[in-house]
Amino acid sequence: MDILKIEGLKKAFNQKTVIEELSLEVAQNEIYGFIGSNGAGKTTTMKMVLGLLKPDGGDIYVCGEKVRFGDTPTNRHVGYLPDVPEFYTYMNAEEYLKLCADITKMEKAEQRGRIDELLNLVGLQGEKSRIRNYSRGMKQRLGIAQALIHRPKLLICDEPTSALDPKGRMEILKILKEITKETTVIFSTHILSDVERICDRVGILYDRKIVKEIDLARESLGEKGIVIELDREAYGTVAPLLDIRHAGGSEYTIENHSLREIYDVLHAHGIHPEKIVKERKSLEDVYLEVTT
Ligand SMILES: Nc1ncnc2c1ncn2[C@@H]1O[C@H](COP(=O)(O)OP(=O)(O)OP(=O)(O)O)[C@@H](O)[C@H]1O
Repeated sequence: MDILKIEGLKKAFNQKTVIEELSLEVAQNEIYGFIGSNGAGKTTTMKMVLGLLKPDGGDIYVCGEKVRFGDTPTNRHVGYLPDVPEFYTYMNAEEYLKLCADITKMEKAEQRGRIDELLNLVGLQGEKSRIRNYSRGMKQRLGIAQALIHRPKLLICDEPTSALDPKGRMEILKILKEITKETTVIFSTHILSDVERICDRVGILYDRKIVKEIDLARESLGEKGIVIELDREAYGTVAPLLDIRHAGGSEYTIENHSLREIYDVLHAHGIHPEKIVKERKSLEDVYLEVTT
């Protein structure tokens, strides 16, 4: 069963359509990257999944149950991490998670074990300082622990790594990857390298709908061209014969020619490049192709 299913979603604000015919499915234990530029409608979509915004059309199902605006029993299956989570900053992590456990009406007997488990997961075990003294990365990790307190089947993260330095980002990505044994994750971002690092599938939101979905585990993104390192003289020789462009430094990219054709030209002119490799497309290349 799909943990999240969205069918033909529509949303407009003041007659401006932001989402139109958006459909996607996220299967159990997947990490789904939801990518799109600023203002593409990622947060709007997530708020509709959480039942916090009323769609103008379409249906959303979480664990097979229909999401209804303003009446949100489906949220018992969902954990949510906003881009900048808010806390009672005079508390420490343990006190804060205890408060969250109380709010979810977790049995006292279960609380101790669950809080320890989550503090370990997010690397905040034994951290006694007040949340107000936390770095952004620590706050984001505590945000994940808070979102997972009730063992949700689906974790929705809105740009969880956008405000973090590379180390903080890696820590969050590692945690997200780890929790997919128990939890399905959908996260929005415009940091495409984060998506490439941990996602199973990715959906590109553009022009109000998902314009491309990629199964990163199974599909190759394709080849971009052939990268070759040449000195200026060699470049001068091959430039009139091959479709070649400068890539930076002494590297050039050749498109529209097979490796065989390139070798023939190089051989005919006695050119022996230091490097010649097939270059794969990055997610950024594909993203730019489908959004411009
Ligand atoms: N309550 C609202 N009233 C009017 N317009 C809104 C409202 N909420 C969002 N919008 C508009 O809807 C569009 C999509 O916004 P949204 O915040 O969903 O984009 P996003 O993809 O999450 O962007 P970002 O990456 O910048 O967070 C934007 O043009 C935004 O201005």
